[in-house]
Amino acid sequence: MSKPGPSKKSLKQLHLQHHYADLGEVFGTFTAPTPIRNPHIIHINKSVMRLLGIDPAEADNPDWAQLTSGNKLFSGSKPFAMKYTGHQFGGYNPELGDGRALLLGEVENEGKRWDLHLKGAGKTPYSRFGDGRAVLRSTIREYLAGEALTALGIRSTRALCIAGSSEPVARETMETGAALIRVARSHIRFGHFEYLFYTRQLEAQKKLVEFVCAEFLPESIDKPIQDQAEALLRFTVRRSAELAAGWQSVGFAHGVLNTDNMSIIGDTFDFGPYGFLDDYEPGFICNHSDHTGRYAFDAQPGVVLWNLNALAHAFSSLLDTEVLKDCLGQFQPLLIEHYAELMRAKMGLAAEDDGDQQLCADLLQLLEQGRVDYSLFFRALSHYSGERPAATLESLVPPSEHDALGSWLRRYDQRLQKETRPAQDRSRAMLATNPKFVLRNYLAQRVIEAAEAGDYQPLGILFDLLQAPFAEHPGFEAWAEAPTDAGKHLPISCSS
Ligand SMILES: Nc1ncnc2c1ncn2[C@@H]1O[C@H](COP(=O)(O)OP(=O)(O)OP(=O)(O)O)[C@@H](O)[C@H]1O
Repeated sequence: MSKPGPSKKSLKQLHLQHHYADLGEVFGTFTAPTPIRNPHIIHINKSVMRLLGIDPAEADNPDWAQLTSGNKLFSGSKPFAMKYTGHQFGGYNPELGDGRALLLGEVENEGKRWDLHLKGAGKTPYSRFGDGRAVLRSTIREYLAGEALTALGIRSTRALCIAGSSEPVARETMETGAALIRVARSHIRFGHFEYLFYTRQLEAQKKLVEFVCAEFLPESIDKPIQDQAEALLRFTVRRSAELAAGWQSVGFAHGVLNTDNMSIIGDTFDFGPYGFLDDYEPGFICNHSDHTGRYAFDAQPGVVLWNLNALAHAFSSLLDTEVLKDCLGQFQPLLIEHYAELMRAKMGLAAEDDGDQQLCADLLQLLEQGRVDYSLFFRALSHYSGERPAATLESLVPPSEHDALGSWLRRYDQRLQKETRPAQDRSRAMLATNPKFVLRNYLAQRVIEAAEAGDYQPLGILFDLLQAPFAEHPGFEAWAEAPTDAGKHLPISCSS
């Protein structure tokens, strides 16, 4: 008997569930979206449609514009604003919650449940002074970043589609209003647990632990609540360590690592003023409101651990201090192990050797001193072979660092001799690890400006490149080229 193929539902057949919203009124408020004016679809993500079991042929269905703008609801949808709190820049803020987004419901496909979350859906009880809206610029940035990270193998929320509108939205300047449907296996943040802890709602907190465990740690569901809470905390610590290691390895700076932006399942969550490194600059601060560098690139692992401490504190109603400490103690070894593994892969080292971490640290120091482009260097290293001259690598490094590069390459050559994998296979593996295309800020800015002028084609081109970042795409190299060095370092706008 042949296996049934993947599900291909039409939009009409898509029926949303609402396990989260049904947990009770403590967890949020049912809220109807406020539709945006004259909506039109700007881009739709066929990969995410497949993930949800929707037939990609449905991409042309005119209903998408209505569904993404809140004018129409998916079958079964019961839009719900989730309540959470969180630590922002180190201070506790009890007033948070979905202020401009709504959990529309959940889609089940191939045994997995996916949340659909409409961002830019209008005011909710948690909007405070906000207008409940999202703008095209930040919506496109979120849409692209989720895809870029996913393609690089880093856990992230993604988006199903973006709708534009004729509605102006006031930020630092007047901008174009837009909305996006975010898709993730869970929208539960560290801040969900902090909210229940600080408002002393212990029974609800237990319910939330059980809810997450039932979905992600099914082996723990028959166990006592303390065991479930411990399993969940260990799971989040592990996932967060993997996430931080992943960001550091690809040169991604999140920019606003508040605990309300930390996913309990370790997805990259909430894309604001993020940035991918151009030159290797460990202290890179992509968020211009981050005056102390709290969320600088090289501060990320430490701040993720800080956030895990805040989460562990919220779990202190369920777990003893010793258990909490033990869970948090897992973070650093997991981070180091995972980062070392990812960097070995970037250097093309299949086997493990004692000197690898030092070799990597010395390379990073060289890249920092020479202000060398991080992604270009590793891509060029993927083509390097000891027998061929290192001309491409030299062209990326300033003359002042050529001697240092030469001596590093001699050590690298010696290290490669210990590898049993043929050079060709190593190069192939490195080219599938070190991307040809990363989401540089000037690229995002270029497609945003085109979209703001009504041209969505560049967005489509960049989207396709980011979904396949390891391929060469020869026709698009010139398109993706930085116009000038100054253009490469465009400032990142912070308001969203
Ligand atoms: N324009 C707005 N109107 C109402 N609330 C807003 C607005 N912008 C942000 N908020 C709320 O302020 C808080 C912090 O915002 P932040 O920018 O971190 O999140 P976000 O991008 O709005 O949403 P998410 O974290 O779901 O991606 C959140 O509670 C958010 O809902």
